[in-house]
Amino acid sequence: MKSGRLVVIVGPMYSGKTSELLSYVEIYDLGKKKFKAFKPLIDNRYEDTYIVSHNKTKVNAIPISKPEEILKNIDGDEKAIFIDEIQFINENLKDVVITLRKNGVDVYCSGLDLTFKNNVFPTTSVLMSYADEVIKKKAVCHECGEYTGTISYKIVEDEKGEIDVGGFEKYIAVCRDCYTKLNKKKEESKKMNRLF
Ligand SMILES: Nc1ncnc2c1ncn2[C@@H]1O[C@H](COP(=O)(O)OP(=O)(O)OP(=O)(O)O)[C@@H](O)[C@H]1O
Ligand SMILES: Cc1cn([C@H]2C[C@H](O)[C@@H](CO)O2)c(=O)[nH]c1=O
Ligand SMILES: [Zn+2]
Repeated sequence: MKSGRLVVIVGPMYSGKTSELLSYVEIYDLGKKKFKAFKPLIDNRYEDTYIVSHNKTKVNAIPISKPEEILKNIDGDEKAIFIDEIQFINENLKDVVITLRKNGVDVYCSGLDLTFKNNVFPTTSVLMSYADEVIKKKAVCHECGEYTGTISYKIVEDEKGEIDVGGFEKYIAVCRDCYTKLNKKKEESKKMNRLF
């Protein structure tokens, strides 16, 4: 059997990862080829049973909490599988995706490559390594306006850790230089707060 293809779409928030994923959905849809879409249960920003982009295009998606649920929810005759927000799914996703690809299914995944603390999201890293194609998207930097935004910056101060669902109220996308500048400013204001 001919192998499927694994395409992984990565980048910071607002870089158009979901929009790019949905543009591939449209290709299978127009070609009347069967597909299914999945998303992690944790991401409930918009609607539970849809993948929705920031510009509000959407497709029906099955919410999952474990990668194995993908295999349980397919019929076996799908030509493609789409998975959004892969950074929230555990690393066993790799085995599911590789099984699907071996069985001739094209798999399109999208997700964040880096946390706001500049650490990698392990599931995204692993899938990037196994991918046939990696598409790295950029956002417009919220600070300097250049089309060089490669990392997400958290604008609110809390102790919630690196998994924290949210949108414009919590995160912006920035370029490397602005990321360094904003973090330096944050550290300085913390130092000042400790002094007074
Ligand atoms: N700073 C920005 N740079 C680029 N696009 C932005 C920005 N802020 C808002 N947008 C809008 O967001 C759209 C992309 O949304 P999309 O949901 O596809 O991004 P995403 O990378 O999947 O984001 P997220 O990781 O937050 O889910 C763009 O088409 C644009 O209309
Ligand atoms: C940048 C970043 C985003 N997120 C969340 C915010 C959104 O709900 C989702 C990205 O679309 O990921 C995190 O949980 N941690 C992070 O470090
Ligand atoms: Zn910038």
